[in-house]
Amino acid sequence: MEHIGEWGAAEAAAHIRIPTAQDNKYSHGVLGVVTGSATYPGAAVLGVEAAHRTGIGMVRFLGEKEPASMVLSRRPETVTVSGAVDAWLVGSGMEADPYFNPELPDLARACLGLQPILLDAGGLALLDQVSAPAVITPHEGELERLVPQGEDSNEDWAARAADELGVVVVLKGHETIIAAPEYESGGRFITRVTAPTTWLATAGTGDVLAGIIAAIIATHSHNRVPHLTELAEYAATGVYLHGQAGLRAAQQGPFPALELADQVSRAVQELIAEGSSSQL
Ligand SMILES: NC(=O)C1=CN([C@@H]2O[C@H](COP(=O)(O)OP(=O)(O)OC[C@H]3O[C@@H](n4cnc5c(N)ncnc54)[C@H](OP(=O)(O)O)[C@@H]3O)[C@@H](O)[C@H]2O)[C@@H](O)CC1
Ligand SMILES: Nc1ncnc2c1ncn2[C@@H]1O[C@H](COP(=O)(O)OP(=O)(O)O)[C@@H](O)[C@H]1O
Repeated sequence: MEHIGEWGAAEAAAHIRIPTAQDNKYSHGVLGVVTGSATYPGAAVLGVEAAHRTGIGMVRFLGEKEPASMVLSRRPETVTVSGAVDAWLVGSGMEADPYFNPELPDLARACLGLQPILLDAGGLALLDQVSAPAVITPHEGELERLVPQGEDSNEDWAARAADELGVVVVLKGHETIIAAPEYESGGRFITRVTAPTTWLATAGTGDVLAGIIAAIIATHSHNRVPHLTELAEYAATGVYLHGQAGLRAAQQGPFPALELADQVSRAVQELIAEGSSSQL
C-alpha cells in the first residue's frame, strides 16, 4: 500500500457539525448508547461523558440498570427512555455475547436498524447481526481475533479487515489507522492519526474515543444514512479530537480517562476556532 496521509486539524475541522439557528435537540443528532455492564459500568460513564462533550443534541442511554444509574449520577442530561435514534454506540464494557440479554431490548433495534452503528469491545461479537453501515474500533488484540494480521503492516491489515468485514476499521494504537472498504470503482479511504501524547495509553481512553466518534456520526445522521467513506471521515475526526483532548489533559501531567473526556469540549472549541480562522 502506498504511504498514507495524516488526518489533521484542517480535515477534522471540516467534519464538525455546529448546530444552526434552525436546529433542535433532535435535528442535531440523537445517539443511542448500549454500553457497560455490572462488570464494567465505568465504560458506559466514560463513553457518555465523551459524547456529551463532543456536541450532540441528545444522548439516550439504553444499557443495563447498573451502568445506567452511574451514567445518570454523572450526567443527568442523559435520557434513559427508548425513542428515536440517529446513530448507535454499542459494546464498550459489555459481555462478549450480549445479544440475548433480556435487560437490553434496544440492542436488536440497534443491530437490525438502518442507522449507522459503532461497535466497540464486546460489541465486536455482534458484527454478524448488523445490517447498517458500521464502524469498529478494535485494538490490535481485538482485530487479531476477527481477522489475523499475518505478515501485513498495520495499514495493510486495517485495509484488508475493512474489505473482509465490509465496515470501517479504526485500528487503535499510538498510530491509529482508519480504513474504509475499497470502492467498487477502485480506490479507498485510508488515513492515520498519530497520537500527540503517549499518556493516552491507559484503561478507559478507548471507551472515551468510542463516545467521541459515535457522537460525531450521530450529528451527521439525522434523516440520512452516511456512506462508509463519510463514516471513516467522521471516525478520523474523532481520533484527531481524542488526541487533542489528550494533549490538553497532559498539560497537568498524567491523567485518568474521565479527565480526558472532560477536555473534549475544549478540543472541539479550539478546532472550530482554528477552522474558522483558516477560512478568513
Ligand atoms: N473502567 C472501565 O469500565 C473499563 C472497561 N474496559 C472494558 O474492559 C473490557 C475488556 O477490554 P480489554 O481491552 O482490557 O480486554 P480484551 O478484549 O480481552 O483484550 C485484552 C488482550 O488483548 C491483547 N492485546 C493485544 N494488543 C493489544 C492492545 N494494543 N491493547 C490492549 N490489548 C491488546 C492483550 O493480550 P497480550 O497481547 O498481552 O497477550 C490483552 O490481554 C472491554 O469491554 C472494555 O470496554 C476497559 O476499557 C478498561 C476500562
Ligand atoms: N502508546 C500509545 N500512545 C498513544 N495512544 C495510545 C497508545 N496506546 C494506546 N493508545 C490509545 O489509547 C486508547 C486505548 O484504547 P483501548 O485499548 O480500547 O483501551 P480501553 O478498552 O481500556 O479503553 C486508544 O485510543 C489508543 O489509540
